[in-house]
Amino acid sequence: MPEYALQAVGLTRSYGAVRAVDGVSFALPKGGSLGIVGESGSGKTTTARIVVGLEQADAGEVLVGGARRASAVRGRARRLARAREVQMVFQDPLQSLDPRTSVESVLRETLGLHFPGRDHTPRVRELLDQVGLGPRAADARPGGLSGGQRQRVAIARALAVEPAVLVLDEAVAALDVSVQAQILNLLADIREQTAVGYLFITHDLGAVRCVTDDVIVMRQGRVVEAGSTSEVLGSPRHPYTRLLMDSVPRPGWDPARIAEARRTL
Ligand SMILES: Nc1ncnc2c1ncn2[C@@H]1O[C@H](COP(=O)(O)OP(=O)(O)OP(=O)(O)O)[C@@H](O)[C@H]1O
Repeated sequence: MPEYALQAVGLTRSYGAVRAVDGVSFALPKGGSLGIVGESGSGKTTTARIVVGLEQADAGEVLVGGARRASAVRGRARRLARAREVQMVFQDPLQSLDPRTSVESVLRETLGLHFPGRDHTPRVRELLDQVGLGPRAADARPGGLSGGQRQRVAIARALAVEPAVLVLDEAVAALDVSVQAQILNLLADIREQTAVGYLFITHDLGAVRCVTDDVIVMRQGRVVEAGSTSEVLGSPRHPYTRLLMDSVPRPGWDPARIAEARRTL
């Protein structure tokens, strides 16, 4: 029996008549990396938000390390313990980082909250090092950093709490292609060094190829295909997966043919 960091079982969530997430199940092995791909509106973000606890499912459950993840908890200690289960990194870290707080203070604040009474200096250094930020970045404010550097800070802050799972929602989508590659390499390195597991949400099949072992493909709230990333992207079975792959622009690409395929799907 493989040990799972995270399991989703039959997650369902509707907004009015829209079934944003419709019976979604998946399992992320400890230290594994699972991609969720699909077009805009397929339910990826809603699934992520349910896993993190920012959204409540109408049905289904989320398990972390085999134990049911409570939808809401009372008390500071339990809230912090719950936060250590799953951390999230968003597309735009500027929205989650206080522009006036230095990088070092951001990390110290998080460490102080989760691990009070310790000397956090070595851990701050270690985290900066882990995300490839030199000691000079410690004094910088998020507003003075590049997009890639800010995303490194957001990753460091998430790692500071030593979560079982990092949920990365379009975490490289806003970055230039070369910076995307750096962050994807960084994520691969971090996974090798730590036991953290990734739930990697993206519309970008190239990114999924770089950082995931397994992938699920979502369409209209449902999982239409699931398997190892190399299998699913190497020989996609579902017409929708093939369509996603064909939709990636490349030489000889014909948008009219894609539009026609989409109509008949
Ligand atoms: N808070 C909300 N209120 C109403 N409808 C919502 C809400 N959140 C999501 N939806 C709807 O649920 C569906 C799935 O949205 P979701 O954001 O999960 O998809 P997505 O695959 O993450 O897309 P994107 O990449 O554009 O964020 C969409 O039809 C969306 O309009």
